Amino acid sequence: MKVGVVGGGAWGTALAQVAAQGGETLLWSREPEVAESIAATHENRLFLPGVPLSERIRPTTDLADLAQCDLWLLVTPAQHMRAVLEAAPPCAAALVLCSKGIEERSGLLLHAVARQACAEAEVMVLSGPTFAHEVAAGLPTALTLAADDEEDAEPVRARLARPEFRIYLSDDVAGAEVGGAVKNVLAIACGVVEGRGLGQNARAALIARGFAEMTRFGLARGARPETLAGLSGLGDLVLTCSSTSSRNYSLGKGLGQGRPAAELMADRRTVAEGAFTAPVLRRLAEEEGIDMPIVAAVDDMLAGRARVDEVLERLLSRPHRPERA
Ligand SMILES: NC(=O)c1ccc[n+]([C@@H]2O[C@H](COP(=O)([O-])OP(=O)(O)OC[C@H]3O[C@@H](n4cnc5c(N)ncnc54)[C@H](O)[C@@H]3O)[C@@H](O)[C@H]2O)c1
Ligand SMILES: O=P(O)(O)OC[C@H](O)CO
Repeated sequence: MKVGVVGGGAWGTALAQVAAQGGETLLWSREPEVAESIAATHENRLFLPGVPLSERIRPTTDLADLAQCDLWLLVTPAQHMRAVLEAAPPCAAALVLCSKGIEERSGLLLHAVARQACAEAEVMVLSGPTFAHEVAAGLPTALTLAADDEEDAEPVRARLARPEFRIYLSDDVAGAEVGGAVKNVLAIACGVVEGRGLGQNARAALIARGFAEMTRFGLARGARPETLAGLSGLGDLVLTCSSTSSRNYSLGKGLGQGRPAAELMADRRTVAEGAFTAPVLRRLAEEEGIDMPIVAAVDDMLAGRARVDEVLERLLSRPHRPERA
């Protein structure tokens, strides 16, 4: 199976590094300087500096080159995935979505976007607690690969898995996707807690009550509870809510320190998906009557509609109710 990675950011580059252990791997990047840097020095100086890359990674900026590949790993930011697929040659038989988010204008999870753009392809989701720099360094990592039919996913698992890159199969595609999309928003909230100095108890409470929000939204999308409690849900939530290695957590930390969202967003070249998922997730939750107060609080802080202390007071003065609700 020849692998083509679509997106030369940190995660696409780390995945290309994994795939290259099994044979030549194409890496499409939007930025010519990424392809030039990899071709000249075997390093992605823009998005994954300091990591020596395999000589089996073949960089390109021409989407047409993907026609040579039978397995595509899609790693563009969520809001750009549809446009990239529409500009690409006819889709490979197997598409693996590795991005995390919800398309803002349609409100669709990415597997639904991919199925609209590539009606003939088998669409799978690869997700879990995976900081790119750790994967690229060969540190142990476990993640979920979900396909409607697990048998279709097995050859993909066999092609990508390594002892230190451990892939568990699932047939819960929506469940595997919801966790990654929602945890990015919750990580912003946890970053705010650190930035504002609210303490470790508050962070743990946000993780647990955030997981309740993720579960409510996931169940409404047909996700299974055990998927949400697994690597792609709770596992990724814990990772991303724990460290400034997360771009979403760092963004939240800046908000907690009182910096305006617009200034924080203008400063970055890398993507903090939670900032784009928060408004659409809040909209969907409100339309469907799903209670997601932490997500609404993050959305209000990002949009500049409420200050940190205002959302804190709002969350702490909510009516008391049973934990299970
Ligand atoms: N970095 C990680 O550790 C990690 C891990 C798992 C999943 N992800 C997910 O992978 C996806 C990509 O993140 P990343 O970390 O590789 O990116 P990145 O933040 O390192 O780089 C930004 C990427 O966005 C691309 N981009 C910007 N504007 C674009 C446009 N108009 N069209 C197409 N592409 C555009 C850039 O080319 C670059 O590849 C995100 O959904 C992210 O949540 C990231
Ligand atoms: O840096 P973040 O916040 O985009 O998180 C990266 C990965 O999604 C962690 O699994």
